[in-house]
Amino acid sequence: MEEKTVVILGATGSIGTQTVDVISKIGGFRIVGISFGKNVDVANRIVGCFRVPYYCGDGRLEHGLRMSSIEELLDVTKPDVVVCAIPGIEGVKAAFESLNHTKRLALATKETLVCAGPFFKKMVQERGVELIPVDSEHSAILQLMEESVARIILTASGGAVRDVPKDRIRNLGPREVLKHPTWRMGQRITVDSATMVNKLFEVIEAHELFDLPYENIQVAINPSSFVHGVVYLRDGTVKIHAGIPDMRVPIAYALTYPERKYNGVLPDLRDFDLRLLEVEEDRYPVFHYGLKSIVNDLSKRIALNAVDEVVIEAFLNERISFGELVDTIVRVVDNVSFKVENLEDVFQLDLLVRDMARVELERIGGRETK
Ligand SMILES: NC(=O)C1=CN([C@@H]2O[C@H](COP(=O)(O)OP(=O)(O)OC[C@H]3O[C@@H](n4cnc5c(N)ncnc54)[C@H](OP(=O)(O)O)[C@@H]3O)[C@@H](O)[C@H]2O)C=CC1
Ligand SMILES: CC(=O)[C@@H](O)[C@H](O)COP(=O)(O)O
Ligand SMILES: [Mn+2]
Repeated sequence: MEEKTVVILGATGSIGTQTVDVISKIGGFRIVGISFGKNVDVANRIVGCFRVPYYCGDGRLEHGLRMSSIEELLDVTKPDVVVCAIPGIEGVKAAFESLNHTKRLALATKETLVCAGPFFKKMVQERGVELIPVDSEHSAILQLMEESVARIILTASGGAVRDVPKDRIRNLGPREVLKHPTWRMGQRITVDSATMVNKLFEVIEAHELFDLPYENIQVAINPSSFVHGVVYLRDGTVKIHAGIPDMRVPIAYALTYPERKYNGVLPDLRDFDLRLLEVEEDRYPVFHYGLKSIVNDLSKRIALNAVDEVVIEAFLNERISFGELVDTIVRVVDNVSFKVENLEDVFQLDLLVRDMARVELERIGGRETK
């Protein structure tokens, strides 16, 4: 059987490197292009080991032909599958670009559906692209989905703040917040797990992907991340998708859907952890704020993503505390009022909110006292 060609956008990151690993294990796929940001060492290793002919990134590699942009990379390679795993608004742009050059998009960049869901879905339809989620919970729901769904539960780990006494949370630093209890991921999504902005984004992602009303999407904490998703059917049946937390499983599924080719680890039934715990409002204020105030308003969704990216960078550089990060997100998003009518508006608003976030960071001037 002929191999399918794949381009991995964000190949040097957590999802990107795990995609390379999956492809090396399952066979049937050939990497014809990668994009990366600054990590020349890892990019060199991938291009060298897998004889990747084309790449695009911030630096020249020892092998392969350098393309000047993701657009050129995709145009030259025209791959069967694109795996889009660049975080943030740059990832959103890459996901849109992918739709012009492939028939299957394995989408990790959930920000695409958060910032531009309606525009993106329209273009997916127009281009006839197969959109398969890589996000573990959405991969789980896709596998459980059927006609008579009454509601779903998305599970969360609770992130690094889950077991921290509440009066200590505001003063946590990057080292503590980057200690995710169950997953090893990029820095932005790991901080987003702690604020549960990640889960807020995933609620929007599920709403957009599965056309479910928000009132039918619940969130609960499963501390081990063993349960990935739950679907209630109208006849009372409950379907649970579970397994050890390993992103290579949903990545492989997005590549081979509807088949399964990946040989994963079979969990011991004695390790089953089916606990579903409440998401406390005073531990995760941004999550609850977002559910109440942003999910139905595209401009606020774009705003939250933009300010979140800016404040996370400031937090990781130890310019602001975790408490200030949370406060700034809410303050900036509250002040946004903008009518988003098309895709250009999405990127214009994104820039505007980044400026607002920077002004706010200047105003607060950095860390609150411990
Ligand atoms: N990690 C996970 O388990 C999961 C991640 N996701 C989503 O997948 C996406 C990727 O996450 P993750 O892999 O953790 O992120 P990482 O930070 O680990 O990797 C990001 C990748 O994107 C590249 N990149 C970053 N910024 C830019 C930019 N401005 N231009 C071009 N390339 C860039 C990086 O390049 P370099 O490192 O070379 O600079 C790297 O290859 C996110 O949207 C995240 O929400 C979803 C579910 C699970
Ligand atoms: C692996 C994955 O899909 C992440 O999006 C994960 O959900 C993050 O962990 P949290 O559940 O802590 O947000
Ligand atoms: Mn997820």
